[in-house]
Amino acid sequence: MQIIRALDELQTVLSLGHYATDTLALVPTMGALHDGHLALVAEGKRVADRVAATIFVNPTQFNDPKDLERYPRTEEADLEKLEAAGCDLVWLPTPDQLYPAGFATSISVKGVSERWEGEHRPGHFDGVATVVAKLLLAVRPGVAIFGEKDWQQLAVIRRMATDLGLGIGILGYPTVREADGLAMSSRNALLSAAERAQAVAIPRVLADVSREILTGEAIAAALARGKARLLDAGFSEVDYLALVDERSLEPLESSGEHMRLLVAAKLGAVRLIDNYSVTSEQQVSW
Ligand SMILES: Nc1ncnc2c1ncn2[C@@H]1O[C@H](COP(=O)(O)OP(=O)(O)OP(=O)(O)O)[C@@H](O)[C@H]1O
Ligand SMILES: CC(C)(CO)[C@@H](O)C(=O)[O-]
Ligand code: BAL
Repeated sequence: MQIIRALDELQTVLSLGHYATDTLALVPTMGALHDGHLALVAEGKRVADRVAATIFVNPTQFNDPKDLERYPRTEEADLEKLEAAGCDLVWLPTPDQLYPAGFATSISVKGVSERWEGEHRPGHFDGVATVVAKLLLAVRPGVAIFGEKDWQQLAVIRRMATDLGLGIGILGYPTVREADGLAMSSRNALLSAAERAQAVAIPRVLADVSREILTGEAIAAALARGKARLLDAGFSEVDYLALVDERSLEPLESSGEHMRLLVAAKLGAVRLIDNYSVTSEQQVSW
């Protein structure tokens, strides 16, 4: 696996050898890698000849400086995991490579970015859209792969790539979960043992509220009960638990197609997000 830190080195490597002719899949990450990230790398190997990953804790998408400071960083272990997963190349840019002095551009995606995470983390999606555009333009893969765990982020990135005509396919990959249903997330490493046990309330509430909606219970009441259950389980705040149209991210007041539950809630200092497709085909294993 080639480990690259400098932008000019990246450009040289990409123009030589296999990279000049093979199809390339890119998996952008912020490091602290877990099996969810490695599943994206495996998907990259399935759909392309070569897989590249990036590790960059992007400061401009953190609205809360404490969140940025606490964000887990495990570079050595990350590189070992990527190599073992068969990743061909990893680029670890520095903030000044991506944002040199005088950098003054921001990509702001309207519509899908405005509610939910956009409302609770002001500026977050501008930071994400801008850095993802920069990473995609630097690497120029055929496809880039993102997790459905960050459902709204995936919608924002798809919109950005379409609107800017990047010509890079944006692929989503289903959420990888722990055996008890908790979505894998780098921030799970920040939970205490007690908080980790409480966190399982998120997938349980999502599965139960989904079932209630599918069996015709009133949506507002089902959401209110779900929120109360999260608070009872020990969450200090539920930023939102909402039923949305999974394409537009607009809230739904009645049942229909393309329904998805979105949730963000705080356990102590850790804020977790998850989402769940509301369809009768959804198989729950927890
Ligand atoms: N459990 C998961 N299953 C599938 N993809 C995932 C999962 N967790 C993260 N990803 C995806 O991995 C990519 C990199 O995400 P990131 O490095 O922010 O990790 P993370 O686990 O989402 O961390 P955090 O939620 O704490 O920011 C994103 O496309 C994200 O959606
Ligand atoms: C897409 C991303 C790598 C941009 O910094 C980040 O938001 C993430 O890891 O989900
Ligand atoms: N995985 C989403 C990136 C973030 O929380 O900033």
